[in-house]
Amino acid sequence: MELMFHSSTFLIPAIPPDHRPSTTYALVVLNQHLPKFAPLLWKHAKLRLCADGGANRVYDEMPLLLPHEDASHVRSRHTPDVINGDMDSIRPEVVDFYSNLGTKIIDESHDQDTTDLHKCVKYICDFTSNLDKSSLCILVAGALGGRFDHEIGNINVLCRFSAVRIILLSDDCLIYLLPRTHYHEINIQSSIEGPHCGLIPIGMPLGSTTTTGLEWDLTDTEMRFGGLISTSNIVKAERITVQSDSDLLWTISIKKP
Ligand SMILES: Nc1ncnc2c1ncn2[C@@H]1O[C@H](COP(=O)(O)OP(=O)(O)OP(=O)(O)O)[C@@H](O)[C@H]1O
Ligand SMILES: Cc1ncc(C[n+]2csc(CCO)c2C)c(N)n1
Repeated sequence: MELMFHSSTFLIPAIPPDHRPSTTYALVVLNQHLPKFAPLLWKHAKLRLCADGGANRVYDEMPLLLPHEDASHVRSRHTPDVINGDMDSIRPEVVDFYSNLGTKIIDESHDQDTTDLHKCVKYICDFTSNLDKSSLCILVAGALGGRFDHEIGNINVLCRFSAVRIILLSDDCLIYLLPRTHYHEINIQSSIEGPHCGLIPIGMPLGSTTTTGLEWDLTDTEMRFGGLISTSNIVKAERITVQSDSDLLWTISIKKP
């Protein structure tokens, strides 16, 4: 089985040149308060999308996160490549503003069975060649800490696109899927994340999980909703390893600046 390596270097302001990851980041902004590090994610991303009302957030809140710069300059510097969704939340003046600056507007109001995040992830996958998909990582800003149906819908996108690296982010924590197809090594960026973490079985019971580097490590342990799941765990090492016979969610706290 292959090793899959994970590291939250996208939260580090200046990645040292010799540590520059080969990862290509795409950013999706959802319709929730922008996390404080949104300008940093924007800078790291090669492709930037807003899911419907997420465009209002970039328009309204990006200038608030960069208060020492001229607001209209901040707005025009942070122009999304694409706005995709069912367009029931974006304000008309925001559509006009970004379409005049060249943003591609995709109205998928005919589809009321998939979420705006799903539509954005599908767009990115269709846009990326199979070769590039291996280095693709989709960062999703504003995915957690709001309406519970939206949060679960966002987690479901991790499961529906389990072959794609997708990271859900809020100001407080991040979540991603550890597919059962790989061994996992998680490199902890201790200046910006941890120590609180969790490993959560999603969708199906887990026969066996084994970890290293946690205060409460698992050793061939069975986890299931309604039984044992690992919450309020603590990272104890810079390198965490996880091996499981089923898909797992990994979550870790993000430190306040
Ligand atoms: N409170 C929230 N918590 C978590 N994610 C959210 C929240 N609000 C919106 N989102 C995410 O942002 C995306 C775009 O939000 P938007 O409000 O435009 O969606 P929507 O489809 O109009 O939602 P609804 O009609 O159910 O209110 C959603 O698909 C969802 O992924
Ligand atoms: C069983 C079922 N439950 C809810 C919805 C509603 N829904 C799900 S995604 C979406 C689009 C949101 O932008 C909407 C309206 C549905 N279609 N099917």
